[in-house]
Amino acid sequence: MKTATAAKPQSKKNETPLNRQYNQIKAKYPGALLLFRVGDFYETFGEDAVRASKILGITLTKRNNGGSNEELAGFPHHSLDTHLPKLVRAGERVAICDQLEDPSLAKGIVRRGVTELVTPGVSFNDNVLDTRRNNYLAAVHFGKGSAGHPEDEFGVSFIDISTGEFLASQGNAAYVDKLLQSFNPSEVLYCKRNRQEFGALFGDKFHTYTLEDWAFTYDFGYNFLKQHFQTTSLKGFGIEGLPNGIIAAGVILHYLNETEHKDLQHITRVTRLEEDRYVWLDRFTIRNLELTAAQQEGGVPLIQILDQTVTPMGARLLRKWLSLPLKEKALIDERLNMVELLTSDPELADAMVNHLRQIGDLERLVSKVAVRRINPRELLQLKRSLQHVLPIKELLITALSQNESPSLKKYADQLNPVSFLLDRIEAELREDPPTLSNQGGMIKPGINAELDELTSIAYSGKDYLIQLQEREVQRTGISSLKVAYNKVFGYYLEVTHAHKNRVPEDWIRKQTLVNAERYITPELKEYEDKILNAEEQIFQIEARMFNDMIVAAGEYVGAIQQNARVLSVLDVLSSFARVAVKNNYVRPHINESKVLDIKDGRHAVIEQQLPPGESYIPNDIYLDDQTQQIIIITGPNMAGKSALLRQTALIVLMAQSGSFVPASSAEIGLVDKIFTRVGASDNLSRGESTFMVEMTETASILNNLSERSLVLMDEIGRGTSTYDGVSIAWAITEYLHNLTDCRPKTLFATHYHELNDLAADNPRIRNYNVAVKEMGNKVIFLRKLKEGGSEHSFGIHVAQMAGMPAQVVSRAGQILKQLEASHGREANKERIREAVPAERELALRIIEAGDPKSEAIKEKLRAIDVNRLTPIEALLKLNELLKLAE
Ligand SMILES: Nc1ncnc2c1ncn2[C@@H]1O[C@H](COP(=O)(O)OP(=O)(O)OP(=O)(O)O)[C@@H](O)[C@H]1O
Repeated sequence: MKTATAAKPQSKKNETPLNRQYNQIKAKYPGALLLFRVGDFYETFGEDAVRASKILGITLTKRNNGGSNEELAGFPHHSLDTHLPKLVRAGERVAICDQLEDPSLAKGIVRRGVTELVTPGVSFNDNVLDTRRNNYLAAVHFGKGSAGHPEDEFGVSFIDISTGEFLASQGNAAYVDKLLQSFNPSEVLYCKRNRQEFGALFGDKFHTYTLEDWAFTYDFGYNFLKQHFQTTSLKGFGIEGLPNGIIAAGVILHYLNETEHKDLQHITRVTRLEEDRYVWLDRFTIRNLELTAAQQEGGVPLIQILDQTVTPMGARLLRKWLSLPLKEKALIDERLNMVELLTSDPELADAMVNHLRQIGDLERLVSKVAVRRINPRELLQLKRSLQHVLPIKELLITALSQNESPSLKKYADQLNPVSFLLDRIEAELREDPPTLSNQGGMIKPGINAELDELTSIAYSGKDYLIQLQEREVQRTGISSLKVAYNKVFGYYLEVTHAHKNRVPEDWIRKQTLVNAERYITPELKEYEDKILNAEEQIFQIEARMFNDMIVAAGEYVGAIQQNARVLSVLDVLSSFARVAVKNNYVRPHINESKVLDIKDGRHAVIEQQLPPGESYIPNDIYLDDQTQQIIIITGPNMAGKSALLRQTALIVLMAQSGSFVPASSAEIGLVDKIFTRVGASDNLSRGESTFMVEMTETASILNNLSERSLVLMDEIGRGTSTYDGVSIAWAITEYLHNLTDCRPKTLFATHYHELNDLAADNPRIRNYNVAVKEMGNKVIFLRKLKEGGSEHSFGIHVAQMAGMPAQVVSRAGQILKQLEASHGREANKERIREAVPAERELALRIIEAGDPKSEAIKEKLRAIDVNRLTPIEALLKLNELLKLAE
């Protein structure tokens, strides 16, 4: 966790007015690195200077400041754009202190003030932002549980001020943790008093900033939000019932205000992030399935395979969709329908992507319009992006004439070509505007008569002077006469002494040189004023007109934001379509059943990574809640067990995100939670997990199951001794099978073939193995999933393949034989079977074959017609049976 430390104010001894001003400003922004504008430089002092010089690689000097040697480091103001991102990326909060008045007009010391506090989570700067990722600022509020929910409830809120997205939610610590993992904010705010808990619950990888208690109150947050949105309540946003979420969202707005980000007109709504709309993926699953980030350097996450988006906003949306797969069939189908339409109509898909390619980051451009930070070149870019909205709308409408798709209609309706605004920008803004708006060169000719006249004066001034010179040569007959310019007199006419008696009366003499005289005329002076003023006026008029254009564009912020949303959806969907065609995916069929039936499933990432010539071996997976709820997959190391588990989860996730899937067919009964656990030893090398953690996390799975859960257990139990491991794995599997209220679909990969015996007594547990072929004492991986258990784990073969000395391999073989003989499979089977669960033991004792009492009980039991029994009768019968048993 990085928390910036405050640099000490400069020494008070012999304080100059500039020192005093610096100290006052510095004190207002504790924890921030202050860039203090002095003339053409941004200066840093003291500890700030030490940090800045280290991060930026700029020279650290010392100056004598009232007796103490104080550090100093600075850079020219025009390098701000290159230096600022480096500071922010290093986790610094940077207060930019500018001169607030023209130094030449200042009386005494120039007024200065902080114009922006740039922090990792709050930036509009293109150099700080990564275009393909959102830059979220988050706030977490540690709330207390209520009567109905004794568990602590947390409020959480996210904002990306570069795009205008603002979200709020609340839930338990695991939920907030999951969101923090998925959204990966650049900065997290929380209350000072929760310092210890924050790290313990959410880890220390985030840049954080703590705020005082008082900001974390309901009334404060509620009122702040109401005031921002200019509403009387928050009901319209659907967050009224989220008191902790409101507190977190309020803290975010408060923080933006404190960091001088007051232009937030583009934050037009706060959206409730609904916990129950998305598939629950816990932190471990997100990491283990490598959806958006690889676990190891050089690894390939799923998103890298699926991301063929052509706009930055599409790339950001895809990241979100993969982290938040849907649970609602209608919404998933809406996405899949569109992907299907695009895969079946390549012409439409191509035309659409060609337009999308030209659109760029409309979402961030429109945010800049809203906060009036857009520069002329970006406004031109905005126009060029928006010019593609109408053609895309038309494409959708044409497609609609051949295909009655409600999604096509919805997207077509939502796209707004904003023609009025486009026409205006088209008419007024030049095609080659500069980046700065205060130096003219932005507005086309023919729009403003005054501007045109001034431009012609400024730029045709030279011609005019040449004409004037020629006219005066004609009038006076002095052929050597010339018009010239200097700073003292401005424009003047120069004549050599030889011709001075031919100078007309109306010329005014200004200066006598050794061999020439200089004159001015009223006409020349009048023109000079015009030329010199013209440029100044041009800058002013153009700046005003540019500003008017931004104000006009500001009226369309809502419409453009909506365009950006629709276009990013279309971008992701057409990316899904292209990937589906390229990688040979099929449309999954989503339904409300509890069946998962994947034919020829493949691992979307591994299949792309195989060396040339090798192809991925597809496998079928069938799971349901009636006949095959749990599959125990055995097979040697390296056989492909983990790959099979992960590919199943990836296929479900891709499908519920709206993507086609790598399989020949896939029927997917909606899944609402995916849990993954990988045995401790797999993680030990990364220093992340111990057996204890594995068990805690497995416990949390068992306590949070639902009837639509998909559970993947990879080598659970292997972090401890074999007997402990088998026993725990056995008990967990039995538990999953015997739950009374739900039957979570489970894939259990294990080396313990003892677990194969579970299938005998538990009807919904099935054994499969990933086939290998033994050739002599070598193993060939067939990677095919076959029904049935497996006899050995081939660990020794793998050791041999890995180049273990022959002596070790053969000795291991001998020991294995001995162990199998003494504690072998058959012996274990007996022992496990002997360990009958306590409840069953009792039941068996009551009903023992041959015992007359038991026979009588059986008789009574058989006579009961369960379908006709009322609850009271059942109780009476039970009482009767109990009496018999006693
Ligand atoms: N179906 C497949 N087709 C082609 N290659 C595969 C397939 N499944 C797995 N592989 C390859 O085999 C490697 C090992 O697979 P995986 O890690 O799934 O084995 P495992 O059985 O889980 O091994 P261990 O028990 O040692 O963890 C993978 O990295 C992949 O390259």
